[in-house]
Amino acid sequence: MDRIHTLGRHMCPNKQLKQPIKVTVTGAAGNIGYAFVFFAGQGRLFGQDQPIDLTLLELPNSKRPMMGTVMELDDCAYPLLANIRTTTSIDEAFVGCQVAVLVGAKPRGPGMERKDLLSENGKIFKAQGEAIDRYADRDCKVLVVGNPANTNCLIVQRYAPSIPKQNFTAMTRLDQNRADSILASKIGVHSRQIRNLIIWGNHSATQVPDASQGIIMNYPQPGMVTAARGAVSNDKWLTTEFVETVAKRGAAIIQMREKSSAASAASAACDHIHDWFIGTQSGQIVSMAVISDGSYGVPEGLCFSYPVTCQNGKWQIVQGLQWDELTKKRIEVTTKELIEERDLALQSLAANTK
Ligand SMILES: NC(=O)c1ccc[n+]([C@@H]2O[C@H](COP(=O)([O-])OP(=O)(O)OC[C@H]3O[C@@H](n4cnc5c(N)ncnc54)[C@H](O)[C@@H]3O)[C@@H](O)[C@H]2O)c1
Ligand SMILES: O=C(O)C[C@H](O)C(=O)O
Repeated sequence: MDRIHTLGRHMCPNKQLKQPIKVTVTGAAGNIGYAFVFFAGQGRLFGQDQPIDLTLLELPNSKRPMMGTVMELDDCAYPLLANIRTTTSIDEAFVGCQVAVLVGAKPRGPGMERKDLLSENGKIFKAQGEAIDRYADRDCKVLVVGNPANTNCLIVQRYAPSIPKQNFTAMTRLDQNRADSILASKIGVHSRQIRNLIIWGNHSATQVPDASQGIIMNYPQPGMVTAARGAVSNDKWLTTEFVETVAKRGAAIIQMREKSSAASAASAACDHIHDWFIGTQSGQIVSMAVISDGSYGVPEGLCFSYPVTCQNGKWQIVQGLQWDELTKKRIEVTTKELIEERDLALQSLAANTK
């Protein structure tokens, strides 16, 4: 461990604070990691009464920017940030870890698909799965952000067999938030008024944004709730342009920024963890990629984005939703892609260990 920085609980102004939750962030000096740690320090993960201990993991050649990030975190003096540790050792990074946020990986550049990162990033997630299996808290909860996120999550889970399967998730919350914002601007409302848009399948161009369950709160007047389909009143747009714009938003951002999305990804990671731990509101559905139990005919063991509700730190897949023919076809495509990614990843990991 390179550094332990202890602010000390006595320095926290709120005497009612609980024991800190141990959060490990990989790729902490990267674009997403850099935004995420400040959001985490501000209490976006578990609320304003829950301190955290942060452990930051980076590659040795990014140690200096990681230390610089810690200097800035120190200077923020966040009351909820009890301890900060930094390391470049994967073995140290996950000791006692209760929440692992796996960001550290290579991002795609212009013209690449996320699955082009499969073989390089697969090795990272295998090693992290093994380290989580060995060193983390037995109920460690994992969020995979690094791409291809679903398949990397499947790899981590496979290499951490002693941790419950339900504890491994990948992020499609960014896609959900994008869907909310695109629909909100179409209708002329705030994204926070949009609920229950669903992302099915892979965090890739084959993902299936689905507005069939969507509702608009306080629309057209305060106190009223309107179905998204009724509010848009243009099914063609909802099943074509809307779906494509959401699915290609990541690529569109890369075109503009010449780098992949960062702050919005970090913010979505906070939303994901927050809802998982604190719970969704009554009637609220969010999207999370989880290890499939076979629900909706998806092969067991794939990491597939489903509509879920969360309570008491556990997610539950919303069952019994119906798909129209077009959605059904799209879901077949995204499922097929996930099967191909899984097979490719497992083959390439097996070849590497020979
Ligand atoms: N799921 C999503 O919605 C979503 C959204 C945006 C980006 N991403 C993905 O997140 C990943 C990170 O993106 P970024 O923009 O922060 O990239 P970045 O290149 O800015 O940062 C990645 C950081 O990870 C570090 N790193 C690499 N391998 C590591 C390892 N084995 N252990 C620890 N640290 C390691 C690097 O040193 C770097 O600092 C990419 O794969 C990107 O495609 C996912
Ligand atoms: O698109 C990418 O490669 C980065 C990220 O997955 C995103 O959706 O913004």
